[in-house]
Amino acid sequence: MKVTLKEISKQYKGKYALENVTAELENGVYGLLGANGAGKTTLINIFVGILKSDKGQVMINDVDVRSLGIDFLSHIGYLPQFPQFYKNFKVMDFLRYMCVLKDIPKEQGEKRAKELLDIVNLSDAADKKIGALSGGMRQRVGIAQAMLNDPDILILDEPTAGLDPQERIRFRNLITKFSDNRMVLLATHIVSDIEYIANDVILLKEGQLLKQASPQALMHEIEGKVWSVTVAEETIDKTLDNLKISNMMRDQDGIHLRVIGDEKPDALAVNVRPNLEDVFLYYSSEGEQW
Ligand SMILES: Nc1ncnc2c1ncn2[C@@H]1O[C@H](COP(=O)(O)OP(=O)(O)OP(=O)(O)O)[C@@H](O)[C@H]1O
Repeated sequence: MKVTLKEISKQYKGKYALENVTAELENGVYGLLGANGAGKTTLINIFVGILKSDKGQVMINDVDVRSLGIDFLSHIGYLPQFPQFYKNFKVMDFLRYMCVLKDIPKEQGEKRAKELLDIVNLSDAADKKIGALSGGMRQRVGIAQAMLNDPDILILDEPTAGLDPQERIRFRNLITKFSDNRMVLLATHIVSDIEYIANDVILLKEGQLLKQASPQALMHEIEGKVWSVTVAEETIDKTLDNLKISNMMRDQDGIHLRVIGDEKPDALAVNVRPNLEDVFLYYSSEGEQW
């Protein structure tokens, strides 16, 4: 499976939400990373056909999805950023209902729904009303419904919102297992959601594609630009001027800073190995400083 997002543009009130975005996706996990308002949801909505682009094409295996019509949807599993559920539905009944909408044969749907409830750790909640679930449990119902039709392409917009740390780990493992021979596109501004599982990161900034590369390649690109330095409590306000700080930690030796920048921030600063959060900060916050 190959998807090409080709020269996609979308404007709202004369302002670009996406400008000429081109990306190629094959099987594997893709992290769509960007700050709030970068254009992630707009790109996903265009991808799944909820929104029309002003310009550009979405192609599957070099065929424009517009010519595939509704057949295109059978390839897709989709979790929106703010899924709306019928609160009076019981969990299992909701999944049955989604099976009907997705045209999944009854027996097959029943089996798959039960399997997925087990996978997302909700078997015990099958007969609970969705309205009575916690936010994280609801999110897991959303993840399960996106996988019901065993899609070739799974698209998840901020899927870990509301999940606790243990659920996030389960979720990441689930995505890795699921991505064998499939494509997963996962939009997030939470770097740790994708740092260890994405084969490729698509970095959006203010509607433009900034980078598409593996996390390793992105981290490699900013080697020599991430610094560690410890400063005294008294000098911290002065030190923070004009620095981009990715982390601060205080202990008895002073304040340990992780600094992003092309220049060595202090005579005593030493280079440290970049992580994906440093990459995000390096590109997303260029020009913004403490
Ligand atoms: N329906 C709309 N009308 C007007 N402007 C919109 C609309 N939808 C999105 N925008 C604007 O388009 C830009 C991109 O928004 P989008 O929701 O795609 O970003 P995002 O990266 O998904 O952000 P977030 O992480 O906050 O969900 C933003 O400036 C947003 O304000």
